[in-house]
Amino acid sequence: MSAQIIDGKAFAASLRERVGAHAATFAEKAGRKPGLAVVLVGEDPASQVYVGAKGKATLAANMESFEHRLPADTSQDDLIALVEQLNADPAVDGILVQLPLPGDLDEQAVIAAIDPGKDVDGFHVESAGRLMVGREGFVPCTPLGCIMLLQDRLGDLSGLNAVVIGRSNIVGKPMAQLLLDANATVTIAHSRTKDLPEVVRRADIVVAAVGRAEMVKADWIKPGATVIDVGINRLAPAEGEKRGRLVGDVEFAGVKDVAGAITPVPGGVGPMTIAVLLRNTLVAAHAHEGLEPPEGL
Ligand SMILES: NC(=O)C1=CN([C@@H]2O[C@H](COP(=O)(O)OP(=O)(O)OC[C@H]3O[C@@H](n4cnc5c(N)ncnc54)[C@H](OP(=O)(O)O)[C@@H]3O)[C@@H](O)[C@H]2O)C=CC1
Ligand SMILES: Nc1nc(=O)c2c([nH]1)NC[C@@H]1CN(c3ccc(C(=O)N[C@@H](CCC(=O)O)C(=O)O)cc3)C=[N+]21
Repeated sequence: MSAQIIDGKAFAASLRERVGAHAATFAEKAGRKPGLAVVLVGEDPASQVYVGAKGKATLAANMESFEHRLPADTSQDDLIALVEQLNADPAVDGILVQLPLPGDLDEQAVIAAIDPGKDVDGFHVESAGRLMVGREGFVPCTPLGCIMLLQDRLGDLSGLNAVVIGRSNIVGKPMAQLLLDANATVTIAHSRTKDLPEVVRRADIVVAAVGRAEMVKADWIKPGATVIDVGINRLAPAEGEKRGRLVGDVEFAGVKDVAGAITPVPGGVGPMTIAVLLRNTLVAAHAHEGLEPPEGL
């Protein structure tokens, strides 16, 4: 039996379509478009690709995109001054500072400077705290995208065993909280977990957010399980290749014969992240104008 391939790219395209339609309605009411500011410090090639993709998707969804590209030697004070300028700018509804930051820049301090009402990444401690205690707030884009894919496929997640591999603040921890909120029984595994394959074998839902190419193997997967692969790993180029292939944290070729459903890399979680970022920006814009939040997103 071969797993159903969860088409994150198509799901994301449909979400961006709905966000774009809402954004057009918003512009009629508010007399301006929703605005997303993206700050990129330094010249990391992968980050440049992501920031370019975000800018394009923002414009295509009837939103304003403000890109700020700063040199790698930007000081902490200058970066925070830019964030404060964006906080004060009424045309800016959402602020994303691309991570990781180069050099000695203090990521936590920069995120803390973002107005929580514009924290469309959901990385501010205020957003993290709201998620933890079940109050409304911005949820990090990648885990929110994953839970949308899971609920679309499985419906009610009540009582299902979910194993999240990885405990970062931007993926693993918020992912586990969202699964818990959906009444799954949640295990968080990490680099100190004993007998990870055995832990993963109990899972009806596996979310892999590790950053290790093809680590999760076919014999770790309970037959029929739903596998969400968050990992984005660039392999070294093979003979004759200019760039290495992009692979996830899951050995797709083997796991797809055991799982019930699986997200591919590319074309799975990655596109959802950008679509949810636009969704969060749209929600922020409505709040800033005192409008009711958009429905059906
Ligand atoms: N698709 C998308 O939109 C996005 C994709 N990503 C990708 O997701 C992956 C994870 O990202 P992120 O959460 O930021 O990564 P981090 O490096 O911050 O966290 C990785 C986690 O994996 C755990 N880990 C490392 N090695 C092992 C191991 N051998 N066994 C079990 N657990 C292990 C670490 O454990 P410990 O805490 O013990 O060190 C840590 O909790 C990366 O590939 C990243 O590129 C990230 C964000 C968005
Ligand atoms: N403040 C901040 N917020 C982020 O959300 C954030 C960040 N920093 N830093 C880096 C990570 C990574 N990330 C991805 C977004 C889209 C794809 C994506 O669209 N991937 C495509 C492939 C892209 C390609 O071909 O390179 C796919 O999986 O199909 C991947 C990864 C957001 N991140």
